[in-house]
Amino acid sequence: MDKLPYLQAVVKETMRLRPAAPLLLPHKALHDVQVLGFTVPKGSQIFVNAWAIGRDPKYWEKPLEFLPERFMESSVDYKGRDFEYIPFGAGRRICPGMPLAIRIVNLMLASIIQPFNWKLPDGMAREELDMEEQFGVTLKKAIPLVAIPCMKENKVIFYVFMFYEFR
Ligand code: HEM
Repeated sequence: MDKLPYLQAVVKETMRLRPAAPLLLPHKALHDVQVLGFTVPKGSQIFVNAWAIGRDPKYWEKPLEFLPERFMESSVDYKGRDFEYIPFGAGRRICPGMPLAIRIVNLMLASIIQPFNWKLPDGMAREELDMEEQFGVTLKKAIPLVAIPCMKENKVIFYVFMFYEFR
């Protein structure tokens, strides 16, 4: 399998299941508007639940499973045209940092998985990881991940991280 498209698909799938801003940012209706038969009065504060949209079984097969392959076989993208997948929002207020953010995330992920094999502490199995989420303006892992980097053979690494802690 080609590594770069797969890495990009991993990032997309992560943002589907764990969007950084689960309710995007608060929006406000500028005038009365009809949405799916409901009237949203002028001045209402609107929260768009991107977290729930990304797990909606109407749009996603096996919605709760982490399956990066789904993005390798589909044209669905985060650029605000596919409303079932809006980790950066959509429309006029879409995240202006998106082009930078996506490059940074891909680069960061590649630079930690390329030189290291990662393992969980004390022989913990992947299935034992507690993936509970802590909701807020941004989404966090309720229990920080502790993962131990092991150097891959034949790699010259000038820096050694004893362990990473991700939230
Ligand atoms: C993976 C990283 C990022 C994610 C997932 C993300 C996601 C979002 C989301 C969901 C919104 C709200 C969109 C809406 O309510 O419709 C937003 C807004 C915004 N983001 Fe990002 N963002 C990221 C990185 C960045 C970066 C790197 C920058 C700046 C360099 C940035 C700047 C902004 C700004 C200024 C807004 C407010 C836009 C407005 O309200 O008009 N973001 N972002």
